[in-house]
Amino acid sequence: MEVAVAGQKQKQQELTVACVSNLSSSSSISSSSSSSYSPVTARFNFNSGVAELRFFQDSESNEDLRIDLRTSQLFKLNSVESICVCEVSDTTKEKSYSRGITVRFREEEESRAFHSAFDQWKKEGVVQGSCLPNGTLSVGKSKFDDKIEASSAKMYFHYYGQLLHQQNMLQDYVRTGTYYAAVIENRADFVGRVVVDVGAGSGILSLFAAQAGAKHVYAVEASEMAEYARKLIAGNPSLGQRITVIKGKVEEVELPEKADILISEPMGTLLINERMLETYIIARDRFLVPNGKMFPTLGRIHMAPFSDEYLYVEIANKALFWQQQNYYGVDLTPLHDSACKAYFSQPVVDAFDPRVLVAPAISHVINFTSTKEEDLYEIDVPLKFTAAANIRIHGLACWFDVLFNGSTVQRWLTTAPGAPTTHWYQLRCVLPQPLYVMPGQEITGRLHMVAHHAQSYTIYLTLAVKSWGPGAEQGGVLQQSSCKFDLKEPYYRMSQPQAYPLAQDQLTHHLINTQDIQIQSQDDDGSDLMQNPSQNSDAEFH
Ligand SMILES: C[S@@+](CC[C@H](N)C(=O)[O-])C[C@H]1O[C@@H](n2cnc3c(N)ncnc32)[C@H](O)[C@@H]1O
Repeated sequence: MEVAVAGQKQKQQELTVACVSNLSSSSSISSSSSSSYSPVTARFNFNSGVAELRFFQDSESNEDLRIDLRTSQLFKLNSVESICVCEVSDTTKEKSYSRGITVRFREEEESRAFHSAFDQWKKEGVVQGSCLPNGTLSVGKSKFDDKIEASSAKMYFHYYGQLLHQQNMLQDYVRTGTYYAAVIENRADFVGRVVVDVGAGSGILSLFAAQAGAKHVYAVEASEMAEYARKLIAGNPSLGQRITVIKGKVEEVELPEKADILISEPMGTLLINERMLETYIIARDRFLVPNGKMFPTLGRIHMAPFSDEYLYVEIANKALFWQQQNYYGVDLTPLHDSACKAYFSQPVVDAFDPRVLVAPAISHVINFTSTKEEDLYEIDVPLKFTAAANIRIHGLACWFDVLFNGSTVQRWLTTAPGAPTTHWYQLRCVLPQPLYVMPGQEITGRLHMVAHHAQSYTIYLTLAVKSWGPGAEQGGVLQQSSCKFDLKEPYYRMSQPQAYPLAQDQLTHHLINTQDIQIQSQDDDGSDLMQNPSQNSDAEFH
């Protein structure tokens, strides 16, 4: 039975099913019996703007099952049985867990109708939240939900909801210490100001901002870590009274006032992994006053070709397993090429010796104060280097830094090779086909990074070497090598002993010193800030 209610939009839909039972308990709402048959009503409707599914027998009864369609999925077990997995909160609303509900149908047609209604209500159940109190969650489907797969988001916030992972970041003293210095040394930017901490995690940056004299800090955090942040902040009452923790996504929460300054740590591997920079930009557009400050202010991705025979052989050797022709009587070689491809598609995360770089780095600037969110969906960087040695190039090495453009002090947080190691390390894209270069030879190419729904990027890298020497004009491109990488699936190679010489030679210094980097900016706004990176005091700090 469908119940169309007044108004242009259908506000309610009712269907019947045979039986509904809770997987985690033996309770069921109804089942058919030989004596009396009483089917269960499944009602789809909006409750306070949220699409909801309610199962009941007697509409007046309280003994019903209510399901929030936003967090539910329906799977077909067979033609007359399905399972609905949904998230429920406990009575204190502090913890949420998954619940499975089995739904049985009398016939296949009933199942089909139910699935169709479920899908439609789930899709259309994205409604504008009405008159939201300040600092609470909006119920509408947000920009975040539109572009990020639910399963990815669930794992992501589960990860950040755990103290051990927050501790890992807090124990990166290069990171946390640089944030602390950047905030405290720039008190002038915080005193008496309203601050929003974008993705507050444990609340550490909110506490730093309060220490620097902020009038009020709104700490927005989507994961369960928000509860821990509340606890930490309550335990530091002199600062905590000026901090409000808001649990929810930056894209969805409403705040009572605009911020004078945003503070955030949205950087992932290669700066862009996790796609949290987009959240930071959205926070700017939603919460920041015009010309408000952002800490950090801009980020740069640095890139240089590298030569590392050991790394290349290590990766190539991983696929050797698949060259066995008699593995318990089975020939594995048909999968060798696929294995090779898979291993080379993993960007390598480790801390490498900067002497592996074979040309001065170039940079791509992302100015957080002016970049549009959409600019981060696809990042295209033309590459052009001049080889410094006669050597084999195995791929492209990348790292990043961010600038805190404070009114008093400009501070850089760098993840450069040779600088004190951070939990981001550096990243290298290894090409399956190395390229030979001579000193002075030009290396060109393209680094094309395309965002995907699992909060990361697909990376397409091409490097090419032109003919060189007498008669080069006729030669054109001599060698070219390309590869596709998934930034979400890196090879963490940190077990290698990292023995760096304390004194780097002149070449290395030239290759990685941020002051020498020729900015190949696609964002002109960044260049001014780049004029004086002399306050780059990571070295000072450690
Ligand atoms: C890299 S951690 C930084 C945590 C903390 N600010 C710090 O510096 O230690 C990023 C945090 O942002 C949160 N986060 C990511 N995306 C978010 C979003 N869209 N809305 C709210 N919080 C988000 C994550 O759950 C995580 O706790």
